[in-house]
Amino acid sequence: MTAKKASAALISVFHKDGLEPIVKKLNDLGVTLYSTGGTETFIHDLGIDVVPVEDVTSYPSILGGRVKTLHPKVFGGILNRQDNESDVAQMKEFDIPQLDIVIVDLYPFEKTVASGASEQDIIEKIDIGGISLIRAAAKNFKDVLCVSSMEDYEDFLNVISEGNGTTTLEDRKRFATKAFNVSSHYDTAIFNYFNKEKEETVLKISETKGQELRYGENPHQKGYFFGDFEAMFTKLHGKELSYNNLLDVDAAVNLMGEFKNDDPTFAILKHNNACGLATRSTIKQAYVDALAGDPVSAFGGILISNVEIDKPTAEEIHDLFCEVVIAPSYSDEALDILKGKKNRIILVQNDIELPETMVRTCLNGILVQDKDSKTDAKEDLNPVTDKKPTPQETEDLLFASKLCKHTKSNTIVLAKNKQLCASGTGQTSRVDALNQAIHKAQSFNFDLNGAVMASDAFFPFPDCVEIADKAGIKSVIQPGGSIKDQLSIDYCNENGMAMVMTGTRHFKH
Ligand SMILES: NC(=O)c1ncn([C@@H]2O[C@H](COP(=O)(O)O)[C@@H](O)[C@H]2O)c1NC=O
Repeated sequence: MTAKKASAALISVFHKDGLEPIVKKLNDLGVTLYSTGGTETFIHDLGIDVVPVEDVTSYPSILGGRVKTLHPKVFGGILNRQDNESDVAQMKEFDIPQLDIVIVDLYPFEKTVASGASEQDIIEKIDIGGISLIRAAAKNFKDVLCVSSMEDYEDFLNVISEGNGTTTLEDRKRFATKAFNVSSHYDTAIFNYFNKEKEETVLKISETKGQELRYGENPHQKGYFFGDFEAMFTKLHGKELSYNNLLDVDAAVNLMGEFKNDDPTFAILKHNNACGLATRSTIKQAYVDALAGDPVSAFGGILISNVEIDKPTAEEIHDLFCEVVIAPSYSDEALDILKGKKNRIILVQNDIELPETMVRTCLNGILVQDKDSKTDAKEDLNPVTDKKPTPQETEDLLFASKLCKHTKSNTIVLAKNKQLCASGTGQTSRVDALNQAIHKAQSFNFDLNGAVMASDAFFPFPDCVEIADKAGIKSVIQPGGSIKDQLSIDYCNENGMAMVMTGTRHFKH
């Protein structure tokens, strides 16, 4: 028989909110309630009969609550197999009460860590009894229903109400699955707290919020996102985000993070790379000049601003077909305009920290690395040529370098007056990247005279500076570090070019 009428429940929860309707329902259904300290007081104060767990164990809660439910009579009541004769006999022999429902809400370990509590407080928030109750009840799902978190109170209330006190095997197994999700996530959090210094070279990731996407990178691939999108963004409008949208949003947010404290800056991205970027005194002008970088690629792009989007900017954007718009805020009029296209996704980016590590699959495993958090600044620039960049060129070099860091390697970025002229992206040779950038800039009528060039990695030969020179580019930023650096420096000196080295490579594969 798979459906079971519940006759007794053990309730031991940290968060009491939301518990009242459950307790009342179980009481109405004639279920005997057993409970621990604070939970027992809570139930008692509701005027509902409850048996203290101490009456079962004949022990008080000891060691400051470290041991209260950890007792054979409690675990026997949960783990016994009701269809096993020997178990049934032992239940009688040792006078163990049958427990059909176990409701636990664990000590809030993760919240305690996040609050910056002391190590001692954190250790005390490692739940032992509760996690054991959860594991035991979930293991014995054939006979017991386990509610393992306050987040499942409502689901449980529906189940028990609809079944009029009876639970089905299907429900019990479903709740057991939730329970092992809770227990494994809890243990992962504890392990990661202990392994802060990475003494153990192992990787434990536990994401409890997941979402199936319409499909993966292409319609024939399945796709999922595991993470807390709502914590990062408030979605104001538009269709569901796709796998590719999410990757583009990630690229956009990481790029714009470089310009967080700068003048109004607008970026347009396609396939994870920027095809337009400009910093201006108004966000409208920044958008217009970003779009000028490549109005063709901008079609269907991802748009991101580092300041509020106002009405004049929204009016400009509205003419463009774009997938996603991201900004810290929107004026009411701007929002009304942008909402004029049904599918356009409009996101408000919340001001939260992003993870400092990056994770991706590799071969039959996973690669993890620190994010490239180094932003080249004025003090990092080492002028290596006779000619030094002008102050305007220096600004442009730093602007181009920020973008270089967020563009697929090999890349060359050409910029002028804090506007992206063009970049070569994801090329197998640096020369190809430069030629692509020059060709593209010229096709959109950019005058490269006085433009600057940024390279994500060193020049192994002087060919790039020579090609750049012939296109009118007079200032270069690159990490340096090639054994043939001097050849590029010599070329610059002989041709009146300025070059600075940063010492930091910014590959992005
Ligand atoms: N020590 C034990 O035997 C034990 N049994 C249950 N707990 C936890 O105690 C909390 C409830 O305690 P109270 O009912 O006293 O407020 C729950 O979060 C539950 O997970 C325990 N506490 C920690 O391990």
